[in-house]
Amino acid sequence: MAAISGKTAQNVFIAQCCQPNRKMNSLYQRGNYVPILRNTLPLQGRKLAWTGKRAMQLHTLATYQRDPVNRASVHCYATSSSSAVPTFEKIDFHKLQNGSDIRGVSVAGVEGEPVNLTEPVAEAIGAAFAAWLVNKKKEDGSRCLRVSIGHDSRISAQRLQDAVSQGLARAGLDVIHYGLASTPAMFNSTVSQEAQHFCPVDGSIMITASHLPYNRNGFKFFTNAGGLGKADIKDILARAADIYDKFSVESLKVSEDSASSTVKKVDYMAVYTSDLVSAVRRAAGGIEKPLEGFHIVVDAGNGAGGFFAGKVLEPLGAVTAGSQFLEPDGMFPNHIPNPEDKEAMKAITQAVHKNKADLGIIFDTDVDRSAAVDSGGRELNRNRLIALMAAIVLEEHPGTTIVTDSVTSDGLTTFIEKKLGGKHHRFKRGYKNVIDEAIRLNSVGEESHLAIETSGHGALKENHWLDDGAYLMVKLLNKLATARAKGLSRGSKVLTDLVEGLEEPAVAVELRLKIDQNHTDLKGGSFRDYGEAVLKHLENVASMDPKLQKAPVNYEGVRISGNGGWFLLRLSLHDPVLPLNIEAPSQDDALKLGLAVQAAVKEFSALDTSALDKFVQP
Ligand SMILES: O=P(O)(O)OC[C@H]1O[C@H](O)[C@H](O)[C@@H](O)[C@@H]1O
Repeated sequence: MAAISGKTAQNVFIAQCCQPNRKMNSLYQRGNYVPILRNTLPLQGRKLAWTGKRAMQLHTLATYQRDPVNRASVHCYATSSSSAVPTFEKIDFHKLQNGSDIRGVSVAGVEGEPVNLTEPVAEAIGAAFAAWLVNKKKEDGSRCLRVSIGHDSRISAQRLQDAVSQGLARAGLDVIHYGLASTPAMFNSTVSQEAQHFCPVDGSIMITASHLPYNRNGFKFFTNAGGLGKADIKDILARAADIYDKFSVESLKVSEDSASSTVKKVDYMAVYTSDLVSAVRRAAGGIEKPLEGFHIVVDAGNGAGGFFAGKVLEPLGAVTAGSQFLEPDGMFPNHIPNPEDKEAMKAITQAVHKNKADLGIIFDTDVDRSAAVDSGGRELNRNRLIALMAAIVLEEHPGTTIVTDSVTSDGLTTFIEKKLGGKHHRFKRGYKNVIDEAIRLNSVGEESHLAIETSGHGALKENHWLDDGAYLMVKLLNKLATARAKGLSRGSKVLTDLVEGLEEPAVAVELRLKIDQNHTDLKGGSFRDYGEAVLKHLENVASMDPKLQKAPVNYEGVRISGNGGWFLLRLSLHDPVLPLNIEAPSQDDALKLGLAVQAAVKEFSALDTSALDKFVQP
């Protein structure tokens, strides 16, 4: 691991000397919003990582706290696109929760999508996370807690970073900026022992909205125990709402004896990427350039994953010419950075063909999801990626349990259990759900080393259960490198061979049926209750059809086998939607399954079945 370089050390901006954060409890927690940045001038002899303008802005904000009326002008300084939004607009913080993430609209201009993730909201969230973290760590105030912040390529990233930092810093926590970073790198900083890079940090925040459009953004939070869960996010948003309310109604005053904090900037991606490089070298028996002779193209979709070509593959000796969309561009001008997206997969497949590459690698915006394409243009995503990862992990840990999401195929179960000798535990949708389930299984004595979703999220026990798209690709690179080291170099065939025998359906579709939340058929109830009623009814109807069999073990929704295939209708994790997955050996069989669902749900008038109706049309 590279020690902190002189350059990095210089590249640390100290906004204020760290003092104990014992004032924390008496600040936000008590409900008094008291600024704590008394003096934001950089230490002499240090190089400024932020511009003088920013330092000034921090300073201005501290002063500004005395005058709540002027506050908006300070909060809007870093924005070019949300300044039209009234700063203290009423915000429903509850609506910002998206499962175990926070997501909102941060850029104005899209019709019907008002901005609800403004800088003051982000600042309140930063302060709330600080309070949550202090409580979680049971700190007595004898040391400053440290929080790292990174972001993807979104156009609102910088101003949300500045705002959330304000919230943390004013709560007395030290803030470390990583700049453009990946979600897994942020989690990694909570477990890394790189003291010279201020690791391990106590908490970490990634500013991202994954593959969502340019106008959205959000936050993911980590501690060394992993990503925060739904209940934690609910707690943080409740605290944030409280803090935000006080922004506008309380008189704010500067407290000269308030605690202070530091804001630093380090190049943590250098640490994270050198870990990935070391992992491949180790797997290849210590060879410096184990990928020499391989041509691998990367498609980062203009998200944060461009580093993988220059900082991981090239040091390992691979040629990366023909890699595309590596430059961060938050307008995502080429395709959605999403390995589940057909256009995105088409783009990386074309790049593999055009460059006659051995392998193509594609990431989502914040690099917690990935997929690959072999030299023949075969997509290694969804069930195939799971099969491939299962094959690799089961070679290392024979018999282990592979935890997956609920929409995985029957063919995958057969492959894992009959061909690989492992156990397939098909659980629920949601990366956090599958990871938590794998951790739970281990805790009750069932060994599991891999938790992975068809979406391209995946985590390994050997990698701290870190949800890391880049690490999944490292496992594939290890396979290429070891094959080459043994003189078996055959391009990506070593990977393609591993998924040999995976049965695949001729038809695989996902149709998303929306629930109209304002429909009278809901009778004032929630869309979740309504969705549950639809599911219950479908289950009853299916149980009366001798040609349909209910899956013996199922953890979410209704999964039914029939016509040589299966369907699963379930509630979306986040939206008023019932996603319907159908897989079948022929179009005709898929239609029959679709018709069975259509007949069962037709009396639910608040359910928009148009996608299904279209699918089953003769
Ligand atoms: O339930 P859905 O709406 O299909 O969404 C499910 C997906 O939601 C998010 O994107 C999570 O990051 C994924 O892990 C999950 O698979």
